[in-house]
Amino acid sequence: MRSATVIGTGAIGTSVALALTRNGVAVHLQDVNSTAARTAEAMGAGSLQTPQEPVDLAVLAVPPAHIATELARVQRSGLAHAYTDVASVKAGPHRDLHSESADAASYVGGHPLAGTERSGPLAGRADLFEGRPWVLTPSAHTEEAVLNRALELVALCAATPVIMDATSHDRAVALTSHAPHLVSSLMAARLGHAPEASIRVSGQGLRDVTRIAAGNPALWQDVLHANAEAVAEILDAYAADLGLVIGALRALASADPVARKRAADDVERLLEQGCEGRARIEHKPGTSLADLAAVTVTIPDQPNSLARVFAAVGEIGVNIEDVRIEHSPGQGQGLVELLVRRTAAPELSRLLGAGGWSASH
Ligand SMILES: NC(=O)c1ccc[n+]([C@@H]2O[C@H](COP(=O)([O-])OP(=O)(O)OC[C@H]3O[C@@H](n4cnc5c(N)ncnc54)[C@H](O)[C@@H]3O)[C@@H](O)[C@H]2O)c1
Ligand SMILES: O=C(O)C(=O)C[C@]1(C(=O)O)C=C[C@@H](O)C=C1
Repeated sequence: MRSATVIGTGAIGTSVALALTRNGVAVHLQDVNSTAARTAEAMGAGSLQTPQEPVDLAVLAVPPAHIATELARVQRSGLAHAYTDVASVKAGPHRDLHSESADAASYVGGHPLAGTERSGPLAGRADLFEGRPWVLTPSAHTEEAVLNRALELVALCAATPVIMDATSHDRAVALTSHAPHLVSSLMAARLGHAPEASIRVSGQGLRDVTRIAAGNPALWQDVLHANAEAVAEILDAYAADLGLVIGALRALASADPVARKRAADDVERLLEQGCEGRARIEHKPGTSLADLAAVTVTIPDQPNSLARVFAAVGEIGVNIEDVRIEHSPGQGQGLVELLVRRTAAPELSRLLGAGGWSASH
């Protein structure tokens, strides 16, 4: 791919543009918000100049409800040879192609399963999609060359392509993305009127559970509107489990030992099912959470501490599969949780300890 235009230079569009630019593609940027477009340009994501000839690929990174209209508009102007998008829902935009008289042959739907709760170009990162699934939803009309061009985009962003039909995609992400967003929002909403004394004793667990609740409400409203039925189905099942666990928690205080035992079993089963479900989210091909163990290192709040601990792990020769940091500004020290292969954890912990770090696993 030699040239591309990204339409919508928010968090995702700017990330795509940065990844393509880094790979030597000449990227052109468009946004209805000129500040967003200028910011993306200043970040090195591409140029605001109109391309002189059709680009190889146009990537629409605007909210889902605008995809079909924007697609028809840019197709009419002959902007590109091939078109794709990154919207979080696929069946709606596919359906709207017809009413907007968009050309289905030169378009393939797309959705990278990577993102951020932040909006706008400043949240863009060239490495956002690395190692993440990127769904492509070719229709019966999509030309092979167009699908191939989108596959090239996925490869340049270092993501992993997954081909699905639009409806199966929407059903799948109802479970893996859209319902989780609402669950996070529901929990975060409990905090709105909570006493300050309770908020003050929040740790990393609450931050993990509520991070995505900070996402742009307008964008999520659009996404949920387009996938409402499938999300409602997941939440129906969730509500049934929730009812069960609430009943069990109340029964734990019951005077009846049989009811107490049954309730304890119900709670235990649910917690175990949670661990099993969580273990199914693979970190990278061939590595599930069950294969990983955490080594926790205390780091002082001093310049270069994180870099030094990473360098120490590198010298020991252990690969860090994932990392979590628990730290608040003003705290004298932080905790870094290094997720490494389970088999490597004891030795890593020992060697870090020998090197002067306070480490445990
Ligand atoms: N945020 C995520 O985590 C995430 C992840 C994967 C995919 N997506 C999808 O990516 C798309 C963009 O999301 P985002 O998070 O980057 O949002 P964002 O709010 O950061 O950016 C959207 C940008 O689109 C621009 N825009 C809106 N309408 C436009 C139009 N008609 N023409 C040109 N520009 C227009 C806005 O001005 C804004 O700059 C959405 O379809 C979303 O569903 C989001
Ligand atoms: O990591 C996040 O912030 C996200 O919410 C990203 C996330 C998700 O994983 O659910 C959200 C919506 C997108 O369509 C794709 C990815």
